Amino acid sequence: MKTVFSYALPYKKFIIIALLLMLTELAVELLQPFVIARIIDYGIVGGNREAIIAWGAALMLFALTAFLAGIVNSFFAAHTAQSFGFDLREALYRRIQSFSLATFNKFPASGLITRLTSDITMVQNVLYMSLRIMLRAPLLVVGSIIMAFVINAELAVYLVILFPFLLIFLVVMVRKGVTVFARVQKRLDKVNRVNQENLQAVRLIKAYLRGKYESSRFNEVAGLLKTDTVKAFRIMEVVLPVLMFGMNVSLLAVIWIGASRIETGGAQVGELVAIINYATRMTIAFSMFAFIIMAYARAKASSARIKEVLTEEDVREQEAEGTDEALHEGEVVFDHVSFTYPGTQVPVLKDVSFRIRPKEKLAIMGATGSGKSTLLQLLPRFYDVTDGQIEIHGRDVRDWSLRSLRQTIGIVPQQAMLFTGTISDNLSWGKEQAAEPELFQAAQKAQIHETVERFPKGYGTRVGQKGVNLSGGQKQRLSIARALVRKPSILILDDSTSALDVKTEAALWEELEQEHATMLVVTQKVRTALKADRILLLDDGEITAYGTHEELLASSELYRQIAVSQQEEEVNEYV
Ligand SMILES: Nc1ncnc2c1ncn2[C@@H]1O[C@H](COP(=O)(O)OP(=O)(O)OP(=O)(O)O)[C@@H](O)[C@H]1O
Repeated sequence: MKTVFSYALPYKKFIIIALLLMLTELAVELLQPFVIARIIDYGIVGGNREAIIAWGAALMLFALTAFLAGIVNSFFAAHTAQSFGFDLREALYRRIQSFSLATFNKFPASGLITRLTSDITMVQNVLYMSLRIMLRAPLLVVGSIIMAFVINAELAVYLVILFPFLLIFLVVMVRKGVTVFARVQKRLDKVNRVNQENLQAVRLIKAYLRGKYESSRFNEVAGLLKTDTVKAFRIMEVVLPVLMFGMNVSLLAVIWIGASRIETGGAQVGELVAIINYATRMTIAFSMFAFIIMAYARAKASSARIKEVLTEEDVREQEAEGTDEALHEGEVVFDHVSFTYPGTQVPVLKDVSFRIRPKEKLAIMGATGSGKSTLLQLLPRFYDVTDGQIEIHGRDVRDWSLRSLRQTIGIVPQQAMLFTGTISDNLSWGKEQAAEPELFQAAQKAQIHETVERFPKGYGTRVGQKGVNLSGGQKQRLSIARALVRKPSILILDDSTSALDVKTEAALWEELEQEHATMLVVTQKVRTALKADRILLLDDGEITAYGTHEELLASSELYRQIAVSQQEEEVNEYV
């Protein structure tokens, strides 16, 4: 598996150019004090005008070179870092999209959002800094030491005397930083999660007057984020003063010893000035360290989090495998199917067996939590059965490619979900090449065409995030129309007509009865189940009754009770 930074490899040419330019900048920077020493010792102290002009010109040329190299380096560094971030974000997004639901459920959505945004930004920034300053700072330190030794080895020794201690100190701080910043990113996940929940449930919060409670819940997680971030920054804040102190002590020693050596002829003024200059540059490089360590610690934590998703062993990698052909006949067979959700112990479906012939309609009823939605989710293989098998068109669903399996199934989920865009966009979402008449026809069948036509912009009407400007029933009907546009061989409706009035629902069923699709319909209403060829009654994951309405009335006490109670309710409505 690729590491996170291997996504930068396609830009290795740019990286090499940026690094070469950075080295140019570095070389110039290291040569400058050397040249200044020459100007002082040969030019000023030695009274040589030509030397001053010649070395002065060299100094100007170096400055110009450093300036140009810096600008071009910035350009390549920015281009590389941004392209790397884009590629990594795309790879991560594709990876998340390819997850099976079981794998998807392992990561909280807020954690995935943080990875796609803040975590990627962190590693992107670190790549940029690596190409600009991250390598330059340590190289500047090493280069300055070498140059100081070249100029005057005796004075240079005093410059590096505290070095081992400073290095050990740095390593300890980086380690601490990585741990604390990993925690900061986790806290950020939590803040995002609470934020997301609050924004989604804003109406509920207002209706239940829970604003204060939710604010305090948010404050609590935001407070923890603040505490850990402060802790992380505190670690980093110690780094700079300690490094500066160490460097200043060394500098003082150099000046002290240097002054006495000049008196005894052991050193020249220019040499001392150059070494002081190198020491100053080293101090600046060290001050960059604090910044770099912080970025590195955060990026390390972030890249581990990104890698966690990129290397996640998905249970369904074999996407492309299996027979890839159109499944026209929607015969469905459940053969002794049992199912337990991954990571749980209790089976949700137990030994479920039934057969639906092509074009037949099956209504699934049962108390809440009895496993109706779960049963439907096994068909498109959102999850795989734990025991037994499900066959479509005479073949185990696991032997079809996911593509052909899912293309043949139209799903209308329990909660209607619309995307930001026009009504047309939403209808053609499952079949991009659908022509307008196909959309109209599907909308007519779903009993929403006339409503849409009455909107001033008709099918061009924009629906907001999650379609907030539509009623629940309108959203449900658009959701049904979206599934119908695909002309599926198998149509799954998961309690998707609950918000419709009796008349509209009846008209919808008349249309659906004409559809050449095998249908599995979860419903709570006997009135709806009556339209099906057969009814399946689930109780705690087991089939307790299966047959036509009349058969169930005769054979199932539970079904009879449901039918009688609903009949009474409907009669009472009119009393
Ligand atoms: N992702 C999941 N992980 C673990 N358990 C789950 C998951 N989804 C549902 N369950 C459990 O499986 C059982 C059946 O849930 P399911 O949603 O299939 O019921 P249902 O009959 O469709 O209910 P409802 O009519 O309320 O929608 C419930 O006990 C539920 O807690």
